Amino acid sequence: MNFFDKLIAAIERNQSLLYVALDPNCESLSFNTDESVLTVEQWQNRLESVVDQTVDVVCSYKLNLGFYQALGWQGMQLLEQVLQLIPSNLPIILDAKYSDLNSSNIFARLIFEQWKIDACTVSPYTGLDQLTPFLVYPGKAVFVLCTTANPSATILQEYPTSEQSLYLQLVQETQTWGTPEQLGLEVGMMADTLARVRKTAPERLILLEGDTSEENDLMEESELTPILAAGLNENGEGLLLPVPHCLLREENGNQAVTEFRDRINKIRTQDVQGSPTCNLWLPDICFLEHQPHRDLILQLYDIGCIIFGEHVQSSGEVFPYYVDLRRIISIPQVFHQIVSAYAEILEGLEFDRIAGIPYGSLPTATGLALRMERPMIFPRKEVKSYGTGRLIEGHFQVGEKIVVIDDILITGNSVMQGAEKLKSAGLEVEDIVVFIDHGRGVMDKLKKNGYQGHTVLTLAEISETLYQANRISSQEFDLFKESTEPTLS
Ligand SMILES: O=C(O)c1cc(=O)[nH]c(=O)n1[C@@H]1O[C@H](COP(=O)(O)O)[C@@H](O)[C@H]1O
Repeated sequence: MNFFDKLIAAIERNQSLLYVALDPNCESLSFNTDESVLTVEQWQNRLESVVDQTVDVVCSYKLNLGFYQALGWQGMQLLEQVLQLIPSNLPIILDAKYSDLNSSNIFARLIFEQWKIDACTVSPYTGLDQLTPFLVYPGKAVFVLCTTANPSATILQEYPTSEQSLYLQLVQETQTWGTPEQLGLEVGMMADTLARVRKTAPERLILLEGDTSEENDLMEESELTPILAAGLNENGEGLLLPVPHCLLREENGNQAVTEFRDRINKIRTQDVQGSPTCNLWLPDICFLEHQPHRDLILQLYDIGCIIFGEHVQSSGEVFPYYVDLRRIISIPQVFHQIVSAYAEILEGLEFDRIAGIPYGSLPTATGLALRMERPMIFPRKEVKSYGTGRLIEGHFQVGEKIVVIDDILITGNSVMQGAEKLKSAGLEVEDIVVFIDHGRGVMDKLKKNGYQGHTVLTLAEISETLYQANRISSQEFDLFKESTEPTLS
């Protein structure tokens, strides 16, 4: 099971957003000062008892590599033993803050393949190139270090100003580095910074981190409530909090952690019940009407595929926005998801070849042809007066059935012109698959012309999702609404 699904299942099963920092750290986990120098065997017993106390009340464990490294080669053995103590249905996060020009590849292989760790904290300063070795592992995740609460870090994190700070630019930049299932954010325990990160990235999972005393401060209502208000998403989720270590030193650690978990859940419930986006309540769990492509829609917006301002359309009309799906080719993670979404539709259709409408849909059609191992052709936009002078590029047999791929349907004219070219060469075209149906009755128009249209998304779904996620204002939402009303015949 991948990291994200394992985490969500554990959160639901144990009704908990808590993780335990499971480290051979004298300051946090030894019972008294006499025990401050424990042997590796004693540490193993101590960490095993922490797992036993918490296994049914937390959603994950976080291991800080530094504490294990500090014990030398025996520490590495301890780490491997501790990994075995954690049940396989609870995800493990390795806190390594890793990323290095030469060794990211081998480090990612060690932790994900050999140690079977589910997620790792990473440092963003070497850029996307050095995070890619972590991101290419299917089902694994990274948490990018954004902020810490160290006072001396403020001068860097909040450069040049606290409102337009470096860490917020980092949060924005990482929106295109990976999906919310693949990439979360690591944030220090400061309610104001946490709130800014949450506002900038409503869909991202946040790993809250602090030192032992900051963790213990969470026991105070006056610390806990603002942190939850700042870091939870609109569903009262999306935040992983550390178990304060003082609870693990209590005689009945399980009861102490359970009570703390219940306090958090009570605050979550109060916060979310006030939210108008929650449609249905069952005990402890809020079910939203989930838009299956929500994360993809938010990423499309974040990478600039939806632009506001007056734009002339191919039909000559002027809309107050433009949807530019051509950008997706430059962001492989998003492009990959888009091809998958088209493929889901194509899997239910019968066809001999895939045709893309130039130019915007040629990369997508190529991606689909490779993914589905089906041949591709395309109708030329303009016929060359030299060379072969072909109207259709690629090989085909007369009478074959073609599924046509396009990016967005507005009037439907460009896709139908492309389909007519294919038909004039003796091919059969019935199915047209697009990523966005602008609305306005264009699907009916296709039907009247003998085509069956299929779409991944409608513009109405996109605008609704962006509005719910606070990406667009109510005025921008209304602009979409007005221009998607049915007008075509
Ligand atoms: O030019 C457009 O009308 C247009 C507007 C827009 O917001 N996004 C967009 O991609 N387009 C282009 O318009 C084509 C579809 O327009 P119709 O032929 O009117 O359906 C798309 O394939 C794009 O080339």
